[in-house]
Amino acid sequence: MAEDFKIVLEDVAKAFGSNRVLDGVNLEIERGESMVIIGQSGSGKSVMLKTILGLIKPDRGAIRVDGRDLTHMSNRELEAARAKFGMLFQGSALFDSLPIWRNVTFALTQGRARDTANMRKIAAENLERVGLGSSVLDLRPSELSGGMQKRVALARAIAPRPEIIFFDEPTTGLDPIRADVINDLIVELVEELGVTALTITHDMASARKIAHRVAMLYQGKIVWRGPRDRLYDSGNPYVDQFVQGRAEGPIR
Ligand SMILES: Nc1ncnc2c1ncn2[C@@H]1O[C@H](COP(=O)(O)OP(=O)(O)OP(=O)(O)O)[C@@H](O)[C@H]1O
Repeated sequence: MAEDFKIVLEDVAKAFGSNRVLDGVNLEIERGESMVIIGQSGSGKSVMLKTILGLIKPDRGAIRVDGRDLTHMSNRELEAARAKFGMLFQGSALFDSLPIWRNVTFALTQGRARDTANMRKIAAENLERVGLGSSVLDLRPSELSGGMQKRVALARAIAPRPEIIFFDEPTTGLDPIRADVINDLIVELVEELGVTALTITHDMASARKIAHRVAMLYQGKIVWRGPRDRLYDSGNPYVDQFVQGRAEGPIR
């Protein structure tokens, strides 16, 4: 039943000129599920994410969140639906002119300075959840390491308590140990906050750790989906070639 799913993509297509990037994508993500999308560079993972966020309008198909089709919503309805989404951007995208506590509470204050004492408290609580102490509250992002910046970005993504979080290459640019800290945090957040997570990654170690299920996008379609423990035993030649990083195979 469609009601059991948090997000459903049904025959979603998007072309840019003659470039048919999404060509009938079908995907269902369950409530509380962590789904990881893999695929080659340029295969349309970001475009898919942007269609769900309502930033790109698909040429056809339906995108249902909690059973409601985003592609037929007014701007106002879309705004309300977007309030369910949190996003961890590639490269963290923190505001360097603002102290950490204001970065973390940005979505709650819309960038305005208000209710300072309460916002600092909320920032401290969310930073604690990602393993950072309140000593960082008044620092600027540039004073933190890349791994710490990622954690701040995570704290910012969860501060409004979104129902769905999108992670765009969450471990890119981190060493394997720092990457694993972020993986652990994502697993913890999905479990403890009960969020539905959709992650794009090229990092197979990360996919194996954070995903309940993995889906592969190839030539505009989802060509395989399965539980993470089948990733290296999928029986699918596209997935095999991709996860083993082989130059030879059906993927050109
Ligand atoms: N706004 C746009 N206008 C025209 N073409 C676009 C636009 N956005 C994306 N594309 C094209 O869509 C294709 C898919 O791009 P996309 O960024 O989704 O790939 P990706 O799978 O996320 O790649 P990567 O793993 O490298 O981030 C590319 O050919 C890209 O040039």
